[in-house]
Amino acid sequence: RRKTGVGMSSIEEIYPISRADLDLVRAFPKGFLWGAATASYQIEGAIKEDGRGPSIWDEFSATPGKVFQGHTGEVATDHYHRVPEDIVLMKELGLSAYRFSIAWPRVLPQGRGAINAAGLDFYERLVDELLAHGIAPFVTLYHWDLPLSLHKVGGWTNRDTAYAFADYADIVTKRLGDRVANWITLNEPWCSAYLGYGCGIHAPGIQDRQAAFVAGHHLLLAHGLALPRMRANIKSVAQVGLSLNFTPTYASDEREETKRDTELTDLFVNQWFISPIAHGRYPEGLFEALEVTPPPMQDGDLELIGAPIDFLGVNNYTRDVIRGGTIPARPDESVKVGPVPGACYTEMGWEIHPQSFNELLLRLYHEYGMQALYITENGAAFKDTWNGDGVVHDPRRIAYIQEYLQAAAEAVEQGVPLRGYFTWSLLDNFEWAEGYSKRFGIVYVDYQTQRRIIKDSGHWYKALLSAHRDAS
Ligand SMILES: OC[C@@H]1[C@@H](O)[C@H](O)[C@@H](O)c2[nH]c(CCc3ccccc3)c[n+]21
Repeated sequence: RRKTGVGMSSIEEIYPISRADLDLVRAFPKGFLWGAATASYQIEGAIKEDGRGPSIWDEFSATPGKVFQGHTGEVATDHYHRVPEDIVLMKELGLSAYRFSIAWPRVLPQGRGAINAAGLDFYERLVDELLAHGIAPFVTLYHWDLPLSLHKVGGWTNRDTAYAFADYADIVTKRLGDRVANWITLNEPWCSAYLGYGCGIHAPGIQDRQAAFVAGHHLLLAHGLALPRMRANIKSVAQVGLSLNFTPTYASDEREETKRDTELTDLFVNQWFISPIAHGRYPEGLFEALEVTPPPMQDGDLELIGAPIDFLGVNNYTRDVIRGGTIPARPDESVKVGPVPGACYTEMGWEIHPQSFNELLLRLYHEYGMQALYITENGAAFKDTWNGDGVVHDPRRIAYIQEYLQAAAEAVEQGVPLRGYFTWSLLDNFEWAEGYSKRFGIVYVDYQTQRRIIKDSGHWYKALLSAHRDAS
């Protein structure tokens, strides 16, 4: 469309959104938080700077064969040296909140003991800069970068690590509890436990199902031990939660064995962590289905773990369609079918299925009684290409977010207490075992120059957030 006048933005720049998008944002209440999410190891770089200690991901990504083409988080998006410009970018996008994680090894290089002042100072400056720009910090305390020294004495399979985490949470909330009102203890303990200790595709790369359940229990215990310590240091209006990943499971046919395998997979993928958090107990049949023995627990553990949280962070991207075998498949080896006729997939091979997102939100509200939910991660990787100027066309990411927000809007209309949405991710970044080969950002990163280029989805998101502000 033509320019609207000299020096003015074009209509398209102001409103690259549709009439349907305008109706979409009206479904979300006034005060609904719109954000983007990142994580320390995926964006910071500077892994040896200012006293940061090594993490299990430093060691794992440097181990040949573990990460795509040997990529590491050594530089990542160099965010450690680019905080002011990246916050200007968040402001430009109109974010009302920003979810990021604190690297435990920056604060406590040995995981416990001596505090690295430069590490805490970095996060204090980051928080103050966000607040100065009117952006609410959502701080994740643990997004997988465990201090290597704790791994050397068992990592999450060692119960002491849970106590070390509570001490770390105490230190951070003592310093930032007066300014940060939204805290997430753990990001996706399922991934830390199962991908790290069960199948070993993530750090520390251990393949031992029994260890995965012991680690899972200590991660939950870490959350439970940290809660009261954090509450003592933060303001009464502040809120604490954790982010869990969910992949809704669907039966591919009506056979009994398919229904059985689908239910067992749901136990393993979706109920393992939310059940102790919401109901103070592990889901019935979980350990038997995985052929593991219950992890060692002490009296009081499940009460600590099941203590009330102020919100649940929901990370969802896709669903799994399951086909049953004649004998029960162990749920970590259940048969996932694909491609589903007529379905669309992202670069991760994840089916785009907003309906399952809607059903997940309803389930978390009705079955687990969550009184407040934030979508702390949702987004998509597509083959984004940049032609060297200021433009990156990513129509499929816009469509993905539109469809998932539509599903979220329906959940809000159905009474789900959804308080905010963080798209994954603000920036293209280090995508764990996939390295830099997968781009999730609404902002493109040219890793040769570290230049940031707002993608079409970023311009669209900005217009959507602006329309929501106008409509509220
Ligand atoms: O893969 C995209 C993002 C990661 O970059 C985040 O660090 C992490 O929190 C995160 N979790 C998920 C979903 C969890 C999942 C694990 C395994 C298989 C499918 C989904 C997707 N993501």
